[in-house]
Amino acid sequence: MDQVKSRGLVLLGCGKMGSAMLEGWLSDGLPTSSVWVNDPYPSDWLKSLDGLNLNTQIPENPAIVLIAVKPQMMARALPSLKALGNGTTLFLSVAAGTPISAYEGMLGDKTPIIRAMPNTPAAIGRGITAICGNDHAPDAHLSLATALLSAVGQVVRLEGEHQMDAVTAVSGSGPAYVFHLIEALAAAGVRQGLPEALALQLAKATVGGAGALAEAADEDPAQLRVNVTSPGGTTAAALSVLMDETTGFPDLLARAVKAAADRSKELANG
Ligand SMILES: NC(=O)c1ccc[n+]([C@@H]2O[C@H](COP(=O)([O-])OP(=O)(O)OC[C@H]3O[C@@H](n4cnc5c(N)ncnc54)[C@H](OP(=O)(O)O)[C@@H]3O)[C@@H](O)[C@H]2O)c1
Ligand code: PRO
Repeated sequence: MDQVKSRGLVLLGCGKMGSAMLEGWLSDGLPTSSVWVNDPYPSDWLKSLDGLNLNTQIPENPAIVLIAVKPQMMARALPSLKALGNGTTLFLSVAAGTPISAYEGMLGDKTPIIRAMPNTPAAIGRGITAICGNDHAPDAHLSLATALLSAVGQVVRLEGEHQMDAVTAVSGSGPAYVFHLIEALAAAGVRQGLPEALALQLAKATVGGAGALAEAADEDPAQLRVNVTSPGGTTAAALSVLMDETTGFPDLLARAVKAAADRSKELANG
């Protein structure tokens, strides 16, 4: 992390994901003066950060360039950084779909590149990021990326890039599924007569608490589910709907995750 502080971190694109990660790094102690953000329409939050290098000349040899533009913008955004390719600057891309070979093509095939898939709970240090690198990103680079990303949550190393579409579909997009679960649970509570604010409070605390318990407990999620389910009780009545083989969660989520993974593959093909 000393390297990042002294040589600098450049963010190419700083929308929802870039900002979530930057928020986590700043609250972990990274000084704004070590960060260069290149984004044509920076948010008010970015503009409010004292000492941040916003849309100014980037350093000659930054430790890391974080690529956080949409995959569709890549071909337009990346050529501006070509001079840093084939050097010691590590390119860390969080873009869905875009394969390592595409960066090698745009930046030079000796460029150290790590592909990462984070998620937005990074903003509160509770993200999870999966990473894999090319042959020019040796262990030192993987360690540097791991150190940086650990500041915003857990980090897992993948066996290879072939796992990235599935990871994107599970943990990259996953927070959106969970937020939708909260919305749907609250709406269902309202249909049962609860006021909206109370239903939302109950739904958020239930999902947050259950997620924390699932991470902290020694028992697996299946046993934790059983622990809630009194024989012949209310949970069993609900689970008979949710666990239905054809209309329940397992099939619905399998189809949703497949749709996301398929889209990730499509993005890889431009
Ligand atoms: N959001 C997530 O949960 C999540 C999770 C994992 C990975 N990702 C990946 O993260 C990347 C960004 O996603 P996002 O959701 O953060 O999208 P986003 O909010 O649209 O952020 C992208 C940012 O890049 C800016 N930009 C566009 N063209 C640029 C250029 N030429 N140079 C510099 N900046 C440019 C955009 O500005 P304008 O808005 O003005 O166009 C925007 O601020 C994507 O590749 C996505 O696959 C996102
Ligand atoms: N957000 C990005 C998308 O929706 C990638 C994972 C989460 O494409």
